[in-house]
Amino acid sequence: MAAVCDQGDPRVPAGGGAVNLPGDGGVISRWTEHLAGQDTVEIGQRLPPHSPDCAGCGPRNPAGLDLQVVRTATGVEAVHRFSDAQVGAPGIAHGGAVALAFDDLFGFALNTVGSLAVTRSLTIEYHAPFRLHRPYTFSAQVAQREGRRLLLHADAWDDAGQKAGSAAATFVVVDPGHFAAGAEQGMGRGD
Ligand SMILES: CCCCCCCC(=O)SCCNC(=O)CCNC(=O)[C@H](O)C(C)(C)COP(=O)(O)OP(=O)(O)OC[C@H]1O[C@@H](n2cnc3c(N)ncnc32)[C@H](O)[C@@H]1OP(=O)(O)O
Repeated sequence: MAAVCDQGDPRVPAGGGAVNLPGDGGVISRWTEHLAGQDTVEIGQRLPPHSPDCAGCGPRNPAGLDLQVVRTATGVEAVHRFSDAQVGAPGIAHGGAVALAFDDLFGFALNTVGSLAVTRSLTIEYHAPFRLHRPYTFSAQVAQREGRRLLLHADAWDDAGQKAGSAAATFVVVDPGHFAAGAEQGMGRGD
């Protein structure tokens, strides 16, 4: 397996705070500051949400998962219970909601390598139904870097230790300007 990414990707400005996209509420500049290691999160500590309104982790999004993610020695981890709002078949979380959890967790795994990147492909293996209201432990890490491509892997286990799902993704490193068009249209309410 190739080496995991080095810190300080050239696409992430060293002075992350200098990034200023009108209308983004400071979200992108906070990401870049964070990814540039200007507010280091220790192993075992919680990582800040991508934004207050993020569908995966934003505490202000009533339709979101409100994932709470901690840094681990090898990547990131979240314990999550799907709610009635994420139901698919009776009593079972919708597969799209499970994919959202994996994708968002991958977004947090970027913190371990210091690169701003977006999902290019995402593959989920559903090993068993994700039951509503039951705790699942999601764990993700960046496995490999090939040029601009980051290859990520994640697993999710139920509270009996059975694997319920796994995911693989390719993220592609981008510069902050990638988000400019969306920011102009307003990314959430900002703060
Ligand atoms: C801080 C982050 C928060 C994260 C929140 C959770 C994650 C998200 O929700 S991200 C949002 C969803 N994703 C998106 O919106 C992305 C939409 N897609 C895009 O914008 C573009 O396709 C983008 C930027 C990914 C790539 O476009 P572009 O810059 O033109 O790159 P492109 O030349 O096509 O490919 C770049 C590299 O990736 C490779 N690549 C492309 N697709 C794949 C693939 N499916 N598998 C493997 N490699 C691939 C290419 O071969 C190329 O490699 P190399 O540089 O070695 O030649």
